[in-house]
Amino acid sequence: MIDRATVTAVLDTVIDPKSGKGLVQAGLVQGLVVENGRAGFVVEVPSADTALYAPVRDQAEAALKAIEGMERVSVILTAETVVKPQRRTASLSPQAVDQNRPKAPVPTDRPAHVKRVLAVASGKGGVGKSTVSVNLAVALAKRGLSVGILDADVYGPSMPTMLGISGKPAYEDGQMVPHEAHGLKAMSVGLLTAGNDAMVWRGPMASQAITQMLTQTRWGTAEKPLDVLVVDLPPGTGDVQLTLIQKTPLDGAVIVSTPQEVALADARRAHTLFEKVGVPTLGLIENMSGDVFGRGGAEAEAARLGVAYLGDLPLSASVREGGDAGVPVTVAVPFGEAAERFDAVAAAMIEALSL
Ligand SMILES: Nc1ncnc2c1ncn2[C@@H]1O[C@H](COP(=O)(O)OP(=O)(O)OP(=O)(O)O)[C@@H](O)[C@H]1O
Repeated sequence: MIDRATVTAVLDTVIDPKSGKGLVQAGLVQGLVVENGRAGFVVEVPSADTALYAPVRDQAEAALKAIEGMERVSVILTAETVVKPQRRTASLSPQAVDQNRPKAPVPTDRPAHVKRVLAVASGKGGVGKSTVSVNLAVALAKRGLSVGILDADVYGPSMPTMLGISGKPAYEDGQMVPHEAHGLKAMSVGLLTAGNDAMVWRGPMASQAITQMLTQTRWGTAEKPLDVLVVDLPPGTGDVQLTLIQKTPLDGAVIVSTPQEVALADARRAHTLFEKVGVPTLGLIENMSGDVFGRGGAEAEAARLGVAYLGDLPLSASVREGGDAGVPVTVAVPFGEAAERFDAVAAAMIEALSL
């Protein structure tokens, strides 16, 4: 087993050309993940310095690969185009906090005229994250909020199908105009790419596309701001997700899991990822609860993690059919059981996000 201490010690043998310190000491190692013979982190530098740091990234990668038992290494070099929100800077390691980075009280990459940004995440694919995102967004809209939904799932953008939208977004005054469906303003990575292009995206490219959709879409106006933007993240807890959540100004996250133990272990990892970047996990939702996978696993897990349990959504044909037909179940069966469950989650989110 390779532990974190070994990895950070090795990274400190690689010298930051600017400060002359080791990379960890210099606070350049962000979001370090060490697990099962794999290690990855992000080095974020001012755009002007990317050429200077490209060889440093290569050195760091080579040094980590030389550790016995290391199977996969991923070091992502990103250009810092915006100043991070202060709360996230404060959640970094003491070394990172020590350095003289410029800090601003208001992050400049926050989408304009959007009050809150809520992420929906899962540690594992196929657990119903997109289904939950869409129906939660509808439930929030039914409670009178103006709601947007951003499909950031670069691996398999499903929002166009689930909401029944298609076609590239229009541009007006240099901004993308979101599609409107079922009372939601919607934007999907699937609308910006042709066919399966989205599948081959890598971290930095994906995060650039997401940042663009976040900040260059006309979600709201000064007169009519958007109350909440629901962001459907790509499933998993790898580099792509890490880069995205570091770049996206999130006010909170909801984690979706099935009752299976394996999915729950992944949910735990997702929670840890959000903890690392200082984004509060507002709750855990159990999806596809019922006979096949059992029931109640997520509730126990939420208690273990110390996060709110937001309830379960049973495995049901109407939920699946709604998704396939482009009419979410909360719209198709407005007073059904699923709609009721989502309404309860919406109420909890309104409270947690002080909306
Ligand atoms: N409670 C449910 N009952 C029945 N079917 C469901 C339920 N939740 C999701 N599904 C179905 O399961 C499939 C996967 O759901 P969805 O696309 O929402 O998952 P995901 O976690 O977003 O997947 P991905 O890994 O692609 O991001 C879809 O066909 C969806 O309709």
